[in-house]
Amino acid sequence: MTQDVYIELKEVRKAYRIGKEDISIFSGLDLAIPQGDFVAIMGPSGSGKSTLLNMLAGIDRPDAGSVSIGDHRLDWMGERALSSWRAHNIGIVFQFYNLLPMLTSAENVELPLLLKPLSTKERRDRVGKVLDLVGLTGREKQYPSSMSGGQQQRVGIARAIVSDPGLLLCDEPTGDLDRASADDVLQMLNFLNRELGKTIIMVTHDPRAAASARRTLHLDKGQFIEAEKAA
Ligand SMILES: Nc1ncnc2c1ncn2[C@@H]1O[C@H](COP(=O)(O)OP(=O)(O)OP(=O)(O)O)[C@@H](O)[C@H]1O
Repeated sequence: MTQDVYIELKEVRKAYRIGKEDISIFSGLDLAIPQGDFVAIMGPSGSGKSTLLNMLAGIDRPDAGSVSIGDHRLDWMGERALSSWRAHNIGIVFQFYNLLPMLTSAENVELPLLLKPLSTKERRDRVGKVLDLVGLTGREKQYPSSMSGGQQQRVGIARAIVSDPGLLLCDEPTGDLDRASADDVLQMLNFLNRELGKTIIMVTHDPRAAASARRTLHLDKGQFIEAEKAA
């Protein structure tokens, strides 16, 4: 793992206006994560974990400070540049999978590729490859409603990696799963990190999920407290 900083937040400030009051979430948050890391982010409800993920995805913006990923300063980019950058560089895994119920598993995975200049055959090949990677070969034509939570999350992971992004943002990826399916998903994320070199940021309330990451950062009162663990 190279130690070059890949994700960097400097002096990030963020507040939400509720009625006439500004509620401060971050008032000078710093963060530096090298490429190839797998970081779990834990913290009490309302500590800003989702706000942080949204800023890393370029969905939300800081009020002040900088958010950099690779060579890109996200806080300097316009909406169009951001959405194109996001489509190439970020995969997002959601707690409740966010699959479209009227599409098959293969069609759900194919969705992000429709934005790219690829032939039907190229799209099918890529979808087949990632479904194979997550162990769902043979289930291409199944609809989400006929799949278990664990299988739906695997479809969610396949969709997140089909564009081959360098960074995966996972928001409670095991939050809706039983222990065995959760372990399965964590194993898969570890494989993506260790074998394919994906950088992973995972928000979780589950200490066992956090223990499967390389390290855990605790977010509390707008600041990080690190609990180092051996990689
Ligand atoms: N769009 C918004 N408008 C106003 N307040 C918001 C908005 N988004 C988040 N907040 C507030 O910001 C704070 C941080 O929210 P956030 O969702 O980032 O926390 P979290 O740590 O992810 O919480 P949880 O663990 O419950 O998901 C909360 O107090 C929340 O109510």
